[in-house]
Amino acid sequence: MAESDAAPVIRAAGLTKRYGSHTVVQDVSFAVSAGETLVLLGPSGCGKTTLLKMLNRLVEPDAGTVEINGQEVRGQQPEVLRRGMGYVIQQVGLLPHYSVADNVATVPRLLGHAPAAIAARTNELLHRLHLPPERFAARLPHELSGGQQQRVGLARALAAQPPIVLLDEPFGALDPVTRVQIRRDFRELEELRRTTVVLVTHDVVEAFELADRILLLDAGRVQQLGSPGELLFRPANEFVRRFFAAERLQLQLRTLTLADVQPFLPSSVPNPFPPHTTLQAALEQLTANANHQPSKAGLGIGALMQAFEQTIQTQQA
Ligand SMILES: Nc1ncnc2c1ncn2[C@@H]1O[C@H](COP(=O)(O)OP(=O)(O)OP(=O)(O)O)[C@@H](O)[C@H]1O
Repeated sequence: MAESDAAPVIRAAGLTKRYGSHTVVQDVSFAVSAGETLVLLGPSGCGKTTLLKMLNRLVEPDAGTVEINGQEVRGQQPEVLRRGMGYVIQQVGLLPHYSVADNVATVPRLLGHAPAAIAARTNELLHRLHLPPERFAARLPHELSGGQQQRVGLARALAAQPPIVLLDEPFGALDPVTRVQIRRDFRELEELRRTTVVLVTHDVVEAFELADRILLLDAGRVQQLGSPGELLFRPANEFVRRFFAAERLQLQLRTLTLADVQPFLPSSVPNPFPPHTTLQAALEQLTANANHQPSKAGLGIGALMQAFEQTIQTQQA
């Protein structure tokens, strides 16, 4: 998932878009490596969707370029370009008179894949997104809940195994519990580990959960581009610092791992967690254990929080 030395799959340079006298995206540049997830984050109206749509030519920039695998998109047929990129929009956009299976099969059919292969892939994806085909394949979109529709939208975007997927608030308009579940399913999808993903959200926790790197925008300009930890612990300016202020504690617990706090943990106490475990995950597990079988020995919540505080103090020093 990490950025590599290989040539980027997506390279945007100097992208600018104006509507009348309003510049909604201004001189934005970034690159996304193969298998990386870049999250476009920022307040409502800051230009995230406009930026995303410039990648698949739904919006044409006034200045700047987009290259996919080294080829400028301007020279490519928009329809052909888009078939190579999965795309999920906020409103899901399922075809209302097509069954779930037919919605998922849309792009593979356009690409001329064999019917048996399409059926197998559709079944596999529906299973993996917790929509058992025997119950859901024949349903129409209006016979699904909002969360189920969003899962179908995701399955449709992934059906032809595109190397790039663009997602615009794919979990928007869901209640918080469903949102968390869908996000978990999304993170666990094996194919997404190999896919280059650009995802738009205004939800900071979502961004931190899913991103390898975050591009934080305000009023069409890049405020900072970096890993979640970089934005949180080394904010480039006051806007970045303030943007995360309300959720700071939660984000810190999700970003720091056992390895980060290790120097401040009592060495005499057995620590059951692998080093890459986030503090959030460790605390959840310790809380669950404490409820079921209060233990006397081993790493406790108090020791972990103390190590966390000491780590934060050194980060801020
Ligand atoms: N077709 C258009 N014509 C005129 N103005 C537009 C058009 N599309 C977008 N805008 C304006 O551009 C700005 C950026 O819009 P955009 O949808 O990219 O923001 P966003 O960050 O995705 O917002 P949100 O999080 O609310 O979806 C907004 O002020 C919007 O009103």
